[in-house]
Amino acid sequence: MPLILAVNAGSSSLKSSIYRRGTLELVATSSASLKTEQERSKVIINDSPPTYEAEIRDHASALAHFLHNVKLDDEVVNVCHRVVHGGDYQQPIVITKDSYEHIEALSALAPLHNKAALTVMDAALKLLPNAQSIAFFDTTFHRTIPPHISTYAIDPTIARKKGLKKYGFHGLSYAYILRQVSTYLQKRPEDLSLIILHLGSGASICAVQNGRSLDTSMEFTPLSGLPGATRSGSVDPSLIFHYSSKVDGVKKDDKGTLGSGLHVTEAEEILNKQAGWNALAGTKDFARVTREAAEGNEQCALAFRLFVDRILNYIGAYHLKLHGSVDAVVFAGGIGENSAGLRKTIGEHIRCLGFPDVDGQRNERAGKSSEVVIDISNDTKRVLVCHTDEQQEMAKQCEGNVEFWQRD
Ligand SMILES: Nc1ncnc2c1ncn2[C@@H]1O[C@H](COP(=O)(O)OP(=O)(O)O)[C@@H](O)[C@H]1O
Ligand SMILES: CC(=O)OP(=O)(O)O
Ligand SMILES: [Mg+2]
Repeated sequence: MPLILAVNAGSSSLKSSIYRRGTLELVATSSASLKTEQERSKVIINDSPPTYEAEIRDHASALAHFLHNVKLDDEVVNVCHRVVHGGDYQQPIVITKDSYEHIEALSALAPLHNKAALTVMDAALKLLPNAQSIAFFDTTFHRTIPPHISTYAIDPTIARKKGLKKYGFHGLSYAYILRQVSTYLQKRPEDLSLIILHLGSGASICAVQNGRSLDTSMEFTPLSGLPGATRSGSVDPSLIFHYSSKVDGVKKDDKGTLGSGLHVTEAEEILNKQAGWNALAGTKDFARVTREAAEGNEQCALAFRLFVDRILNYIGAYHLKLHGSVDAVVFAGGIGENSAGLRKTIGEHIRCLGFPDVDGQRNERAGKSSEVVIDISNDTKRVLVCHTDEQQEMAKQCEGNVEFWQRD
């Protein structure tokens, strides 16, 4: 039976899974968390042997490492690539010279992601020359966001020309979670309204109304909304100018160059790569932020509380936009699935919206559970944890689309 390889280039990891086409049986899977240059990457392949460390420099070498270990190259017929920014692509698309160049042109709008995905595509084209590569976009799920939510209050002609609007990200994860929660609650997706928190190195929240994305916290690029490992999240737009000119006390000139000769695009880079937990607490690892916050580290406590505060901004707003009719708040992503402490804190805050108490024991056990969806509450308005799987979502969409079977 032919195999489907699905690759997810996240900002801090490369997750790769191989499925058997027809049954979608998982044949092999790997999660490589990509660390800084000094640290070695942690790799898990098939959970056994358990986590080990390997010399992996980047996303492309993580894929090469996985393929070298599993030795299934000859059987792979489709390679599904998660691409974070798909611009106005409404569907997954086979990688051709044209679509590759289009994704490349969108790189500036997802600086931590699209380029990495392209290097993984290059590696896949080289290592698996006979397989067909297909791009699946984070943005596609959010095409249902209505214009009054996706539009910025700026000149409409310029906005249209430059594509300045809310696109939304983490869409493959939201699509997977919606499907799983629908099965778990035995309700059709079109009858479900959810507030989903995808909290990882990049973090976002989505309001799902009747099975469709109504609003989400990441906007034009994955920089906006919640803070992340190295991302500031939303800031006052004027902060960029004041940040740079305050640094050295020099006023910005009229060429778009800021204070110390810092160009606006460099300021964007700083907010993407030198902000977030790493700037506040000196670590990109939210597990460490949580642990050290509990041990009394003030900067970590600040980062933790700040994250909770920003999350509450969105839950409150989305609860209102969904008219209080919310079947469940769902936690997912590396932090959402593993941080019982964060879930407990958020759980305490949302009780005033009619959500039940988070069950202490079920909450503690949820991260290690082999179930895909776990109820950590006890009521009709639920609090759930979902082990999200963007690779499986891509494989499922690939499986359901005969257009992608042409190379058999
Ligand atoms: N037990 C834990 N508590 C809090 N955060 C955790 C825990 N385990 C993993 N994480 C965090 O999950 C994040 C990675 O999430 P993930 O969704 O895999 O990332 P990516 O954005 O690369 O897809 C890291 O910041 C990591 O610290
Ligand atoms: C969109 C985004 O931030 O993705 P990730 O969390 O995988 O880095
Ligand atoms: Mg991710």
